[in-house]
Amino acid sequence: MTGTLYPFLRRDPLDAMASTAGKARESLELRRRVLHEMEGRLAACAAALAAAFRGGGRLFTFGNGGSSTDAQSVADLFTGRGLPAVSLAADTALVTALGNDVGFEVVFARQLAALGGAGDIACALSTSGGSANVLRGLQRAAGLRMVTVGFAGSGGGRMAEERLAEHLFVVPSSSVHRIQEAQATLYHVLAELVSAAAG
Ligand SMILES: O=C(CO)[C@@H](O)[C@H](O)[C@H](O)[C@H](O)COP(=O)(O)O
Repeated sequence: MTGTLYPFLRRDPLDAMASTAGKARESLELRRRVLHEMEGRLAACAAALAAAFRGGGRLFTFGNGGSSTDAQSVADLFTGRGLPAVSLAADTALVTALGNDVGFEVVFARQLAALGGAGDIACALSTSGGSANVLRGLQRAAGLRMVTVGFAGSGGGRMAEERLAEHLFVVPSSSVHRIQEAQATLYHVLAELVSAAAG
C-alpha cells in the first residue's frame, strides 16, 4: 500500500542521489547564467529603485502561491534595510475579501490604487508571467506612474509580450522550482545593490 501511494520510497537511493546532483547542477548553472546575463539590468534597476527610495517612494510587492512568499521575502529584505516595503499578498482578510467580492484579478490592483502613487515602486513576481491579477497590478502601477519591476520565467508570458514592467527579469527555464530559485538569487542581489546605493 505504502509503495503504491509513495513510489519514491522504493527508488534506488543511488538513482535518487544522481537525480539530486543533476538538479543541483541545473540550479547552480541557471543562477550563475542569470546573474551573468542580467548584471547590467540589475544595476540599472538598482539605480532606479535607489532613486525612488531617496525620493520618498515605497515598494509594493505581489505574486501568487510560491511567488507570494517571494513577494514577502522581497518586502522583508528591503524593510530590514530601512527601506519602506510591503507585500500586497500578505493581508489574507483583504485578499480574500477582494477576491470573493470583486474578483481575484483585482486583488493587487485595488490595493495599489488605494496605497500607491507616482514615485512608488511595484514589484511583481510570477513564474509564468501570465497570472491575471499580477498583470493587472502592473498595469495599474504603470497608470499611477510607479516604477515597475517584473520577475517571470517560462519565456516571460504576457508580462514580457506586453512589456508590462520597465525592469524585467525573465529566468530562462520552464521549471517552476528552478525559476523560483533563480528569481530568489536575483532579488537578493538586487536588495544588496539597492541598499548599497540608497544608503
Ligand atoms: O509553485 C508553487 C509553489 O512553489 C505554486 O504555489 C505556484 O506559485 C502557484 O501555482 C501560483 O498560482 C502560480 O502563479 P504564477 O507563478 O504563474 O504567477
